This record gives sequence, structure tokens and C-alpha cells, in this order.
Amino acid sequence: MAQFPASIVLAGAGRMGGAMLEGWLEGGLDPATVQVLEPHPSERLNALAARFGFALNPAPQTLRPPRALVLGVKPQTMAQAAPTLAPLAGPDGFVLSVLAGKTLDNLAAAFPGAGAVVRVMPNLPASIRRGVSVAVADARAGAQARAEASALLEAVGAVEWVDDESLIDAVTAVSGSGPAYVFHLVEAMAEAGVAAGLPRALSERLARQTVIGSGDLLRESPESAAALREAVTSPGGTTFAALQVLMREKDGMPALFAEAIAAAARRSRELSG
Ligand SMILES: NC(=O)C1=CN([C@@H]2O[C@H](COP(=O)(O)OP(=O)(O)OC[C@H]3O[C@@H](n4cnc5c(N)ncnc54)[C@H](O)[C@@H]3O)[C@@H](O)[C@H]2O)C=CC1
Ligand SMILES: O=C(O)[C@@H]1CCC=N1
Repeated sequence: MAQFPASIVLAGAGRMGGAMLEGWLEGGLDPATVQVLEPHPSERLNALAARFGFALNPAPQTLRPPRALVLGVKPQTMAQAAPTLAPLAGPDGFVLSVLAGKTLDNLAAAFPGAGAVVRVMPNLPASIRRGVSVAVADARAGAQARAEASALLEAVGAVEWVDDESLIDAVTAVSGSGPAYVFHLVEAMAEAGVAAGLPRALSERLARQTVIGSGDLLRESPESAAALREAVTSPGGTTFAALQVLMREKDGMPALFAEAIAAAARRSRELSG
């Protein structure tokens, strides 16, 4: 595995920043090399700090530009946070941002001292080190910075690099937001089970375990999702009856997903600036 950056400042350790930090520390990052700025530490973050002993909200005068300045704040917070954080972006380091919508140009403008900028879209399964991240770097990022960024992302799951930054809006819509679609699927299946007569608690357990088991099967099977779907679907059987509704051209899942993902990608573009 590639080496972690020699020094890291993580600004914003909420759900995503905190998940990444946990993955780094579990993955062997030396806690002495990371400083965390988080105005509202969660219980989980405080417990992590107590366990690993990294610096949580150190005195501002002790901060120096690190090799990697990792941004985990909300896109809407960036304008307010950037002026305070910008002095931490030095020419020997890179900024790694997970902010939805914020482009390499936006980041370079907000952090003019940075040696390079890497824009990443991770997803929430990073919190159990099963995330998937897509990264794009600006032209100034050399092989070493890319390798160090990869090490940070590999600690929380799979990593893909792209050259075309414009793909990140669709990436955000598919894998960044995607876990929410799956969780909503569980909610919708459970609710439909209740409508079909199941006791609520049983329906919720069945919907949840079905998604868990199907996800595990996807991971372990070499078959495509389409082949696995076909394996469940007996000709003229119950699944076939359901899929005739779900795969309906006009208002089935493909049409709904096309609309939902286009909406998310559009929102990602709007968050730029
Ligand atoms: N939650 C998710 O599934 C994903 C989130 N993201 C991105 O991750 C970023 C963070 O999202 P979440 O973790 O969900 O939000 P969050 O609200 O849990 O975390 C943001 C954190 O930033 C902190 N913060 C606010 N101002 C700050 C400042 N000036 N300095 C340092 N920290 C500050 C807040 O206290 C908060 O804990 C967003 O930009 C989002 O687009 C990307 C992919 C997936
Ligand atoms: O909803 C959002 O804007 C963020 C980015 C991807 C997942 N959560």
C-alpha cells in the first residue's frame, strides 16, 4: 500500500471526514501526523481522539501547512471556512477535498497557496471501509501526491481515478449519493410489505436483510447484476410479475433512476462556485 502523507490536517470531521479519519487510523496512520479541526466533535470523534491520541482542535498557532490539507466541510460552508484554512495550504502540500460540487478551479481559487488540488467523491460505506471514491487531480499534482491521495482513499475502500473532471457530477449522483437510494429501497420495500399485510417489524427486518444478503451475494458472485436478477426470476413466476411493474418503460425504475440521477448531477453542478 502506498504511503500516507507525512502530515495531515483534516478540516471538518463530521460523517464523511470522521469516517475517513477512522479508516486512516485503523489502517495504520501514525496519529502524531494528523491534526483535526472540528468545531462540533461528535461522541464518536471524541472517543476516536481518546483512543488514538491525535490532536483534536490544537491551538491555531501550532498549525503549520501540512503535506495534505483534507477538507470535509459542507460545500455551503466552504466560503466561510476557506479564509481561515487557506494559510494551511502550502506549496509543498496538496488540498484534498470531498466537497460535492466544488471544482478544482473553485478549490485552487479558495486555496491559492496550495501546491496541487485533488477533488474526490467518496461515499458513506467508507465508514466501514467499504466505500468507493472517485478522484481527479489538477495538472500540478505529481505522482507522489496522487499516490498519497490514493493511500488516504484506499484506507476506506476502492478508488478510481478519472482525468475528466466533468464526470464527477455524475459520479456524485451515482456513487456519492447512491447509498441513500439503497437505504430508501429498504424503506420502500418495508412499507410495501406492510401494505401487503406483514407486521411492520417483520417487514422491516425482511427488507433490510434482503438488501444485506443481496449486497453480499453481489460481492461474492462473479455474475453481473442482470444475471443475478435473472437467477431470481422464474418464467411466469412472482418476481416476473413484480419486475413487469419495476421495469416498466414509462415510469419504472430505469426511468425513475434516470430522472433522480440527472437531478443529483444537476445539483452537483449548481454547488460549484
Ligand atoms: N455524507 C455523505 O454521504 C457524503 C458527503 N460528502 C461530502 O462530505 C462533506 C461533509 O459532509 P458530511 O460529513 O455529510 O457533513 P457533516 O455535517 O457531518 O460534516 C461537516 C463537518 O464540518 C464541520 N465544520 C463546519 N465548519 C467548519 C470549519 N470552519 N472548520 C472545520 N470544520 C468545520 C462541522 O462541524 C461538521 O462536523 C460535504 O462536502 C459533502 O458534500 C461526499 C460524499 C458522501
Ligand atoms: O448529498 C450530498 O450533497 C452529499 C454528496 C454525496 C452524498 N452526500
